[in-house]
Amino acid sequence: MSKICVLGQGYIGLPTALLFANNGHEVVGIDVNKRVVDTLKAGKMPFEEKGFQELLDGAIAKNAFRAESLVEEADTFLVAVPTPFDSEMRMADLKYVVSACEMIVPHLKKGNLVIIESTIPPKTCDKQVKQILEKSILKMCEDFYVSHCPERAIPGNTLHEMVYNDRVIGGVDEKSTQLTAELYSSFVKGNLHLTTSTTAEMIKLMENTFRDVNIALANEFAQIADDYGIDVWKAIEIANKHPRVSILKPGPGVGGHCIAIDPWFLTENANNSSLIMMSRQINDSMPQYVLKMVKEILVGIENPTITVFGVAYKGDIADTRATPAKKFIRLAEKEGFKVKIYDPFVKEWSYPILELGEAVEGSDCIVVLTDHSEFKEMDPEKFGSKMNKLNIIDTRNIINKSLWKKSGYNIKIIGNES
Ligand SMILES: NC(=O)c1ccc[n+]([C@@H]2O[C@H](COP(=O)([O-])OP(=O)(O)OC[C@H]3O[C@@H](n4cnc5c(N)ncnc54)[C@H](O)[C@@H]3O)[C@@H](O)[C@H]2O)c1
Ligand SMILES: CC(=O)N[C@@H]1[C@@H](OP(=O)(O)OP(=O)(O)OC[C@H]2O[C@@H](n3ccc(=O)[nH]c3=O)[C@H](O)[C@@H]2O)O[C@H](CO)[C@@H](O)[C@@H]1O
Repeated sequence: MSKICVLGQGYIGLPTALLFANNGHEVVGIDVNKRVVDTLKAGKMPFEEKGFQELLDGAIAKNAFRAESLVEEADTFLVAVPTPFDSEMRMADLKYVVSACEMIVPHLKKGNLVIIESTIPPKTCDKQVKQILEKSILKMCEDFYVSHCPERAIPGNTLHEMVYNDRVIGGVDEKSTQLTAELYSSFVKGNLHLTTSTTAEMIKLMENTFRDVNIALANEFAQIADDYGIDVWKAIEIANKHPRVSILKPGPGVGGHCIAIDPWFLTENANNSSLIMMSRQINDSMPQYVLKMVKEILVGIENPTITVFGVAYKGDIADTRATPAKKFIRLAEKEGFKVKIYDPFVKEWSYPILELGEAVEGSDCIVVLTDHSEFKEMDPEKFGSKMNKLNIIDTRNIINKSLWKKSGYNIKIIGNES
């Protein structure tokens, strides 16, 4: 049984800590946010996702997990703190990783392993992490070991993916890689792919950039299809029957904590990254495109009210980080539209979230921004004659069109001008 201190008890650090605790390790979950620590000390999860509470209950029952505010001595330190995007500099903001490493320094001992799970730009382990940890006077690769083990689990299915996904493990030297692989094999059922820390840093960023660039391509196809008056969804469906084609889905833009951010970590120090930057630009411009669709449908209506269906960055979760809905709402308000919001998952946000009936009352157009399952089978008869005008714009192509048509709605789907 080894002792692991996990710094950062958020969406990634906490389930990771609990998986280690449930699989034979003594784990201390460290967070600088007192509310997080107090909630965990009370045996509750600070946020919800499928299976998390049961995992916490199991770890507490085994006496294998406790939450604390201060770092303490351990065999392994695992860093899972935020790595936000510095939009002014267009580069990764590593201040939390730096402060977490600085918090480890006074407790670092010979033989310790430090794992960075946070998403970081290439060379961070080799350079910045080394520089900070060596303030302890110990030497990396001689006295202590460092690796990058990027997290690739998808929000909404985190636990399953943490256990069953393949894992990339990149040490600053072979011993670091081996020690990290041994540790993760205590709960990971996927394959472990062993490499260097810099390659692991690059792999994580390549994966999310791949997705971003391909979503941008789908968004561009949608706009071209609108120009030609064809249905891009049908076209994508048929194109994807080709054995080597797999086009993603258009939408209102890319949100979340990773895909809209990580490509910038790859470009921050690159000489040529024009494709990646162009893709970011295309995805970031989708809220404007949706607003253009709204303006077209509402032409002639004075002081219109619109109802946004869904502000979570994607379906069936409550996460609103970097959601494209925010930019869309700001732009719509600037245009003079009154905006009301309904989201069955998000309870609190920077804008008020209303009950369904209140949100559609007096509205001239519903704009579906998130692919929540509830919207798929929603029957507009549910809110009867509360709407002022019967318009709906679906940026996810998820509504049951025949139901809305039957109720007399004018329907517009992104990438389907017909
Ligand atoms: N959420 C995801 O889906 C996901 C998936 C893959 C990778 N990642 C990456 O994992 C990292 C963590 O992301 P997250 O979503 O878990 O973040 P989060 O914001 O949910 O949680 C981070 C936690 O770290 C705490 N913290 C900040 N500084 C600290 C310090 N010095 N010591 C201890 N705690 C500290 C914060 O209070 C917070 O509770 C990021 O680099 C992110 O890019 C996230
Ligand atoms: C490579 C990869 O898979 N990485 C995943 C990703 O998780 P995520 O939840 O951020 O990813 P998505 O589900 O792709 O959503 C992002 C946004 O893109 C929109 N979208 C999506 C598909 C599409 O066809 N058309 C779209 O418009 C969607 O609505 C949403 O706004 O990053 C995590 C952290 O690094 C990873 O751990 C995790 O493996």
